[in-house]
Amino acid sequence: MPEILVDNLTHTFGKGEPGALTVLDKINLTFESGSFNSIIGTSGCGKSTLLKMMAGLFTPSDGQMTLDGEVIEGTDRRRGMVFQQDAVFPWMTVAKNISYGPRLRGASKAEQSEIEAKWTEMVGLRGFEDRWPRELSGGMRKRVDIGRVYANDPDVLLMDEPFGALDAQTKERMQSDLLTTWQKSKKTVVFVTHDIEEAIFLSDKIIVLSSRPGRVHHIEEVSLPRPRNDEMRLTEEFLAIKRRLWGMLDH
Ligand SMILES: Nc1ncnc2c1ncn2[C@@H]1O[C@H](COP(=O)(O)OP(=O)(O)OP(=O)(O)O)[C@@H](O)[C@H]1O
Repeated sequence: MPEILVDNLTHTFGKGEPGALTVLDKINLTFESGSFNSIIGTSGCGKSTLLKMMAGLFTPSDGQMTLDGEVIEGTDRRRGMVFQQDAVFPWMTVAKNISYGPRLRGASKAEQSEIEAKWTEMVGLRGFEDRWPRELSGGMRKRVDIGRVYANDPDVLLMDEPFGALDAQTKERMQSDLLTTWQKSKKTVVFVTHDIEEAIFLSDKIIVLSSRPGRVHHIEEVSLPRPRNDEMRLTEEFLAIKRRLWGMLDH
């Protein structure tokens, strides 16, 4: 299982040009194997930029990131990404969306069926295998998205506000279900969110970035026991962490 190291990373968009913008400054972080990590911070502090660099969508202007000791360069299916807007193909059924990656890599029909069965079940879409995306709710499309990334069997799951567009109730349900799936597979997760409560509920570690340029302001180790349940959101321990983190963000 992989460990991600962010080593003295600085990023300046348009470096050396007029109007250059430094968004991340000397970031050093470790994301341990199989851990669930969140990144929070005010809008524009560079959360998505950091995540996209882990996905290999941008190259840092200084410093580097490594996955299991190898420098991250370009995209790779070992690092799967889920965005806020779902990336479900409207012309494919739920099952075919989920097995898209393996099919592209030449998986046999039997392997595809096995993957479709496993991941529709794991993300809570059993019985919906033959439905079209237009027939699904926003939460269900998100489930397809997550299943499709998992079906590629990545080592690292990078999630950029995946539940940001969902209503509060659906969001809480999706958080619990994501933890159940994660606990069965123990991928390393890096999750970007605006939502402090979401970060506490999900994470082992929360990184608070300060704004402009983004620097590591605080690292919160969340000691709430696992498995987590909704009642924990109301415990003194949970609320104490929430108060502490809330006080750190600029409002
Ligand atoms: N491709 C780009 N070129 C130039 N500037 C960019 C680019 N992408 C992002 N930025 C700028 O970098 C800064 C950080 O953006 P980023 O999306 O990483 O922030 P964020 O913390 O994820 O914000 P939010 O919470 O609002 O999504 C912003 O000022 C943004 O305008």
